[in-house]
Amino acid sequence: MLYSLKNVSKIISTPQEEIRILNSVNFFIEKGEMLAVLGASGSGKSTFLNILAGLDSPSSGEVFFEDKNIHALQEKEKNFLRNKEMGFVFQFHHLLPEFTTAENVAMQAIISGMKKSEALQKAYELLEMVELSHRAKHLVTTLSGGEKQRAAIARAVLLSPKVLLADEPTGNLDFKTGEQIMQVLTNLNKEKRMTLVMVTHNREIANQMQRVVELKSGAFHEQKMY
Ligand SMILES: Nc1ncnc2c1ncn2[C@@H]1O[C@H](COP(=O)(O)OP(=O)(O)OP(=O)(O)O)[C@@H](O)[C@H]1O
Repeated sequence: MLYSLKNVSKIISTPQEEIRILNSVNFFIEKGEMLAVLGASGSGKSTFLNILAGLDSPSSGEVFFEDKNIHALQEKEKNFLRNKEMGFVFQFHHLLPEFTTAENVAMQAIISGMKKSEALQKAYELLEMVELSHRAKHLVTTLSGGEKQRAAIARAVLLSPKVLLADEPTGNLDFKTGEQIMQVLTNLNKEKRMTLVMVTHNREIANQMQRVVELKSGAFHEQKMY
């Protein structure tokens, strides 16, 4: 098991109301799974993803990543988990404009202590996988939206994380480009056995994943099981 959520609740208090995003949820994600989390705007998808990333804490209950109780870890251990075991892809990719595509992909690994030549070598391999090697030496600002998203995916997987957490990775892209991104994500899952957790409000995109759950009124409803 990669993730185990045990009796997890998440309540957000605002001056107007208490929003119950997760209501005593027991939920499991297997290693190698391709999971889509569907839900209406405001249902709590991003909050759920942030909890899986250790960036947000549940109000009660426990979230295990393998055998580690994420929210009981020291900040340093949590950072280690995030850097080494998890990869992130968001709708807005935060690439560094003054660097080339390959440098952007390699940067985090270099900061983590990998030799620059090795990190760049890996970056080139991954750019090939996402069909972007012809743009490796171009400034990242010259890439199209879909190309930037593929570069962001290559960056997220350079350190071979166990899981890729993706928040609306096709959100601001046209249909065809969105399909390309889904293909890249599917290949990563197949070829590297990388677990994939993607949140989206798009049912058509979600249905391309093996397992689909819908987050609604604080509970997960299984929509599709492989
Ligand atoms: N820090 C916060 N303070 C107050 N309210 C918050 C906070 N974070 C989230 N919320 C509220 O919690 C609810 C869930 O937010 P979340 O962003 O997780 O939903 P979502 O399903 O990802 O939505 P969308 O699809 O629109 O991105 C929303 O009503 C949001 O306004």
